[in-house]
Amino acid sequence: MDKLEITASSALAGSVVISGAKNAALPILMAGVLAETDFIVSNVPNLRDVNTSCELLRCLGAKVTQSTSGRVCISTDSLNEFCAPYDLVKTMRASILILGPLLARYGKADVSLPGGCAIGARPVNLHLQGLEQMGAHIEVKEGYIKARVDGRLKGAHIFMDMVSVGATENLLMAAALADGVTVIENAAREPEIIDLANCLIAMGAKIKGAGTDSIRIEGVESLQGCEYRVMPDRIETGSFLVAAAVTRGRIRCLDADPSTLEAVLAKLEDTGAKITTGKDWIELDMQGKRPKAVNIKTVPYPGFPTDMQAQFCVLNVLAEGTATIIETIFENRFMHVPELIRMGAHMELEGHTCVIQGIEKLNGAQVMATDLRASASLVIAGLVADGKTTVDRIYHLDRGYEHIEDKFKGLGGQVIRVQ
Ligand SMILES: CC(=O)N[C@H]1[C@@H](OP(=O)(O)OP(=O)(O)OC[C@H]2O[C@@H](n3ccc(=O)[nH]c3=O)[C@H](O)[C@@H]2O)O[C@H](CO)[C@@H](O)[C@@H]1O
Ligand SMILES: C=C(OP(=O)(O)O)C(=O)O
Repeated sequence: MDKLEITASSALAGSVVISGAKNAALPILMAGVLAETDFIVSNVPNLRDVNTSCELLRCLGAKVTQSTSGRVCISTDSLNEFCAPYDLVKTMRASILILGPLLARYGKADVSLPGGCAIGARPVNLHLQGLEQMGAHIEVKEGYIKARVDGRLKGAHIFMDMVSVGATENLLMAAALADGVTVIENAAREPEIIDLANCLIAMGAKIKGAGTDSIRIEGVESLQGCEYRVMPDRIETGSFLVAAAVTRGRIRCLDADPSTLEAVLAKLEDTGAKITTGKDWIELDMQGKRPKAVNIKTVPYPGFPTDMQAQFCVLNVLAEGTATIIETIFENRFMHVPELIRMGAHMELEGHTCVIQGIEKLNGAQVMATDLRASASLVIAGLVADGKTTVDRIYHLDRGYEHIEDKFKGLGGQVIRVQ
C-alpha cells in the first residue's frame, strides 16, 4: 500500500494550480444519468472517487470515457441496469447521489446503503423522506434502498429537518425531471449546489434559488446533454493555503475561486496572513511570521466548512496562543487528534470540542490517515515536523487530492510517495 514520506520543509513558495472540485464533480457526474444525449464534463479532477463514479455509471450500462485532460463524456443510450452495488458504494459515500437521477428518469433504483464511515454515522433519511414526498415507494431490504415510482415523480414542498448537502443534491436532481413544482426548504447553500444547479440548467432544467435556503424547481419532461466545466476545489485551495501559513510561506493558488472561501480566508487573515485575491487566484503571505491561534466552529455554508477543520487544527497546533475548535457537523471528525498528539501536539478533546495549545515544533512520526481531510492535515503537519513523517493508508488522500505530492513538491514541500 502506498505511503507518503514528508520531511521538514522550508517556507512554501510559488504557485499551485487548483483542480476541479471533487464535491461538485461527483454529483455532476451522477447527473449524467438524467441526460438523453451526450454529456461532457470538463475540469474533472483525476481522483479515486471520480474513477469510482465513472465505474458506477459503467456498471449501470452507460458509456463513459475519461481523458487525461480531465474530460469525461457520458452517454446513457445503453443504460439498462438500475443497481448500485455494495462493492462500489462502500468505497464512496457519494454513490448515494445516483438514487435521485435513476429514480427520476427510469422509475427504479436499487442502491446499497452507504453505511457508517470514519467521520460519523451519516444516515440518508433526508434523501429517502424527500423522495417519498415526491411519490416514490421506498423499502430498505438486505442492505439496499429499493426505490420505485409509477410514471414520473411528483413535485412536492419539502422541508428538510437538517441542512444536508447530499440530500439537497439528490432531491434537486430528482425534482428536475418530476411532474410539477418542487420547493426544497432549509436547503444547503454550498457553492457545489450552485454548480450542480447551473449544470442542470444547462441541460434544460428550470431551477431558481440555488445558493439560498429555498430552491424552486419546475420539473421538465426531459433533459439533454451539454458541456459543463466543474468549479475549482475550495477545500483543496484552503488546504494549500493552510500549508503555506504553517510553514510561514507565501503561495499563490491559481484557477481558484475566492468567492467560495470567504469564511476560510477571514480566519486566515485573523492568523496574521496577508491575503490578496484576484478573480481566479488567491495569494497568502505569512511574511515569515508564526500564525496566531484562531477559534473555529464548523457550520453549513456560508460558515466555516467542516472539510477544513482538520487542517485548521494543525494550524492551531503550531500557532501562537490557545484555540478552541468546535465540530458541529459530524460526530466523529477528530480522528486526526490522536495522531497529531503522537507528533507532539498539545490538544485536549472533549466531545465536539478540541482545545489546542500552540507549540513551536512537531516531531516527525509514523501516523495513520483515517479519512480524507485528516490525511491532509497529517501531511501539512509533516511539513513542519522535525525529521521524517510517514503517512500510512493514503488511499483516503487519493480520493480527494489530485497529484498531492507533485503539487507540494512544486511549492518546495518535501513530500514523496513510496510504494
Ligand atoms: C461528496 C460531498 O459533497 N461530501 C460533502 C458533503 O457530505 P454529505 O452530503 O454526506 O453531508 P451532509 O451535508 O449530508 O451531512 C451533514 C449532516 O447531516 C446529517 N444527515 C445527512 C443526511 C441525512 O439524510 N441525514 C442526516 O442526518 C449527517 O450525518 C451530517 O451530520 O457535505 C459535507 C458537509 O459539508 C462535507 O463534509 C462532505 O465533504
Ligand atoms: C467528507 C468528505 O467527502 P465524502 O463526503 O465523499 O466522504 C470530504 O470531501 O471531506
